[in-house]
Amino acid sequence: MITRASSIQKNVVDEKFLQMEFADGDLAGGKNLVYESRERFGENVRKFCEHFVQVGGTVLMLGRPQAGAVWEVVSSGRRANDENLHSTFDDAAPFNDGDSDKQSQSKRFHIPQPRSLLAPEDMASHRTINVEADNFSGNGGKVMQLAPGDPLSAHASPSTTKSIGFIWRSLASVEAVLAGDVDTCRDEGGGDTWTVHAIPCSCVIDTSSRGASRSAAADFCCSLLQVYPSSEVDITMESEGQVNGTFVYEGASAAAYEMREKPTVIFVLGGPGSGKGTQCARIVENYGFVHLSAGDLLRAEVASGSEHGVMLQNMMKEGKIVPAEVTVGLLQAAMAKSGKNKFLIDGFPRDEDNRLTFERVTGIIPEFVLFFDCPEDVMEKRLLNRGEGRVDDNVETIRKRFKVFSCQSVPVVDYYERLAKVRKVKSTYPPDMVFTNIKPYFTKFLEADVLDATRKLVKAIDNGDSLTYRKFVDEKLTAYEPEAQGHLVEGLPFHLLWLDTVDQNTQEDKRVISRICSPWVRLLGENAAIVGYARLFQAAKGPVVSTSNETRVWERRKSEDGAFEWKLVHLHRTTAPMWDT
Ligand SMILES: Nc1ncnc2c1ncn2[C@@H]1O[C@H](COP(=O)(O)OP(=O)(O)OP(=O)(O)O)[C@@H](O)[C@H]1O
Ligand SMILES: Nc1ccn([C@H]2C[C@H](O)[C@@H](COP(=O)(O)O)O2)c(=O)n1
Repeated sequence: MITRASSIQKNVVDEKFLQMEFADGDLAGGKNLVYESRERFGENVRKFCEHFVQVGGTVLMLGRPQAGAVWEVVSSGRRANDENLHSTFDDAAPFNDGDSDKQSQSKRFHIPQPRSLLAPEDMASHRTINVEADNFSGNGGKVMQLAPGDPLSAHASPSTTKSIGFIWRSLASVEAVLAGDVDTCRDEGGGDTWTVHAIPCSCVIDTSSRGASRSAAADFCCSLLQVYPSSEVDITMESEGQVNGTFVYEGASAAAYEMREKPTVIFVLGGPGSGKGTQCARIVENYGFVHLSAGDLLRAEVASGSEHGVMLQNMMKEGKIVPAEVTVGLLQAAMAKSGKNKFLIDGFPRDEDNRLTFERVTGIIPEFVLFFDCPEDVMEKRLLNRGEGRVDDNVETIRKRFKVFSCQSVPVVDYYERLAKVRKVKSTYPPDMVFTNIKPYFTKFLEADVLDATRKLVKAIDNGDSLTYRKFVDEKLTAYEPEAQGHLVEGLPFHLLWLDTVDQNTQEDKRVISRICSPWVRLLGENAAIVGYARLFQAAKGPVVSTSNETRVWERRKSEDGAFEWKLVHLHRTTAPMWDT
């Protein structure tokens, strides 16, 4: 059943939403809800949790307690050892160390039936969460038992890293269990103490706000959604209203993954003429970022004859920083208009007010700040030679701009320095050399892109979507996969047959989704990469889960429109999915 959360708008969980969606006891009986949020929020979520529990739901919050919220822990969990791991599954434990038949058991097991995880009677007695103490400092190595009403902050250190450690490990445990990987499970579980698939929560709230913690949490949610059959997971939602209500059905993991797609922002700072715009153009070309120059946006605003135009023009002529609300408004509009999610914001934040306003309005924290270090005499010469006819490229204004930069912008750089977010590059060298020095900071985006391409490709395969599949795959793809019985397969027809077959069989019992587990990426220079992972197949028929290891070799090329794209050139797959047995 899919519950429509249509009233979810900006800052979702308002009174109206609670009344409309849940007053009818819709959620009684252990419906699952995954709630991810990037934003700080307080009262609304507290109310929501209370309500959710009243109607019989259970909630697991991911992330750290945020200021202003009373974090009532209404989560569920229980420790798992081999014994209850075994009982979690219908008839085949995913692994059993002493079992000679371990191999075959690890390859195929039934999806746990939700009721064996979440019996109604369990709900009442298990509204506590067991968290390995070493993820929260100061608990003397004991497992914490948090009861409903306990403020998490009373027990946990407010360190995101620590609490997120729990999520990371949980995620890895889920994957390890599903993949039948005993060793990883042991490692990730910190011995064989606990594992997450025994958490019978019906609601996951992720309050982690950014970066690795956020993607870890999103992955965690994906994993939970994979573990729980779709009928048990009704809604995912997200607090900012950008994603709004997302309905979770068999594509649960995809939905959770989508939610992770939040803008990545890199601030580009440096004195006037340090070469920000010049380097941004290269970064855009190579790494697919959208370049937003605060100065360009302001100049365009002036040129458009807007009501603030004269004021903006006068301030810029004086080298002054314009009111933050104006600049942030322009940036926000440009980000939304682009429809993209990776931005280089150039010449911003110019002062503390810029920084604070941006954070408050967008809730976005930059991935890092790229800072160009250049002496004033070099910058001055460059600006005087720029020849773009800017009103502020004259000696008098340039010097004022230098002053504003050192008095107002440098403190912002210092602020980010304290957060270890500044990536400093000397920009006195020729442009190509400066760019060479920038590249290492962007390697991780190449890795993310190729992984993203892999996920999209796998999704296309699951959906029998041959159009998307072809977009990602080279016509001369070579492959070793079990279906080819040890022969090297060349070209697409062999693979397209499987896609077409899936396409024709979209009846319920043929549905298959797969998830990439424990992926790794190895870049071979800038234009080639190997991606490896365990692929977890979940077939509705059965229901059955099986796994396979895949290695995909990708090449990065320029497409016709000049943008770089990743193309799959080789594939190796170990075992074929086994839902027919
Ligand atoms: N590494 C470099 N070596 C020599 N000249 C450069 C270098 N980088 C940029 N320039 C030149 O210096 C001038 C200023 O560069 P650019 O516009 O990129 O600076 P900016 O930091 O964006 O300036 P502003 O803050 O005023 O917008 C341009 O004419 C550009 O061609
Ligand atoms: N965050 C910003 C960015 C720019 N401005 C104004 C003041 C600058 O002197 C002018 C030109 O910017 P540049 O193209 O050199 O980045 O635009 C601002 O007030 N606030």
